[in-house]
Amino acid sequence: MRDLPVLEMGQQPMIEAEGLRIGRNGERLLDLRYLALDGPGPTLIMGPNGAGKSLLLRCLHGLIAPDAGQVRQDGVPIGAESRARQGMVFQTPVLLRRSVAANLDYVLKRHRLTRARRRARIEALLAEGGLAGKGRQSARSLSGGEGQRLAILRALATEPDVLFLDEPTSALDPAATQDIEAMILRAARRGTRIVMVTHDIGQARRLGHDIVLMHQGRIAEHSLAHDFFDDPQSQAGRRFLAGSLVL
Ligand SMILES: Nc1ncnc2c1ncn2[C@@H]1O[C@H](COP(=O)(O)OP(=O)(O)OP(=O)(O)O)[C@@H](O)[C@H]1O
Repeated sequence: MRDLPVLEMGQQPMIEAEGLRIGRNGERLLDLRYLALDGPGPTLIMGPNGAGKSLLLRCLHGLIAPDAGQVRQDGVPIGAESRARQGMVFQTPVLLRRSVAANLDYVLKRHRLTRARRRARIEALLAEGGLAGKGRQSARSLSGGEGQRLAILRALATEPDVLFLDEPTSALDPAATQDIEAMILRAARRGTRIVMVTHDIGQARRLGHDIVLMHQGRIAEHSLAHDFFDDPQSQAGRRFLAGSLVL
C-alpha cells in the first residue's frame, strides 16, 4: 500500500484536512478530499507555481478559512488554541523592528514565561540558531540567512507541535540553506512535526519523509519520499519530476 498515512484502526492522525475547498470567481483554487499528516515527517509539499501549496499551508495553520471543509489537529477542529501550538515561517522573514533577543522575548512573554526562564531560553535559542552574541543587534540588520534563522527560532521558541514553513530557503544561498535545513531536521528530531513547501527537489529529497504533490488545487499524490522519487505513482508526479508539469 503506497498511499499515506498507514494508520491502525482508530488511530488519530495529528493533522487531518477533510473536504477543503476554496474558489474565487468560479475558479477552483483548492479542492482537497482528504489529507492526513502523521508519522515522523517532515512532509514536503511540492508542485508548480499556483498549484495551491501556500493556500493549503495557510488553511492547515488556520490563517485562511476555507469555503468548505475542516482541518483538525489531534481530532479537534483547529482554532486559536491549536494555532498557539503551531508555528509558521514564510519565505521572507517577518521580524519586529527590535533587537534579535526582543524578537524572541516577544513570543516567550506571550506564553507567560518568567523573566529568568525567558533569558535562559533566549540564550539557548540564539546558540541553537548560530546567533550567539547577536542578541542585542537590530533584527533588521541581520543577513537574509540570519533573519530566516531568527524567524525559525521565534517559531520554535515555545516548542510547537507543528511547524509550517512556506519556501523558507528560496531566497537563500546554498550555505544559508544548509544551516536552515539542519535547524529544521534538529527540530524534527526533537519532536516538532514539520510541514514545508519547497520548489527545490534536492531539498525535498534531503528532508522529506513524505511528499504531497499539488496540481491545480488538488493533491495529485501523497507518497513516501523514496517511493515518490524512485517511482511516482501519478502521471502528475512523473511529469513533475521530468520538469514538464505546469499549471
Ligand atoms: N487571496 C487570494 N485571492 C484570490 N486568489 C488567490 C488568493 N491567494 C491565492 N490565490 C490564487 O490561488 C492559486 C494558488 O495560489 P498559491 O499561492 O497557493 O499557489 P502556490 O502553489 O503556493 O504557488 P507558488 O509556487 O507560485 O507560490 C493561484 O492561482 C493564486 O493566484
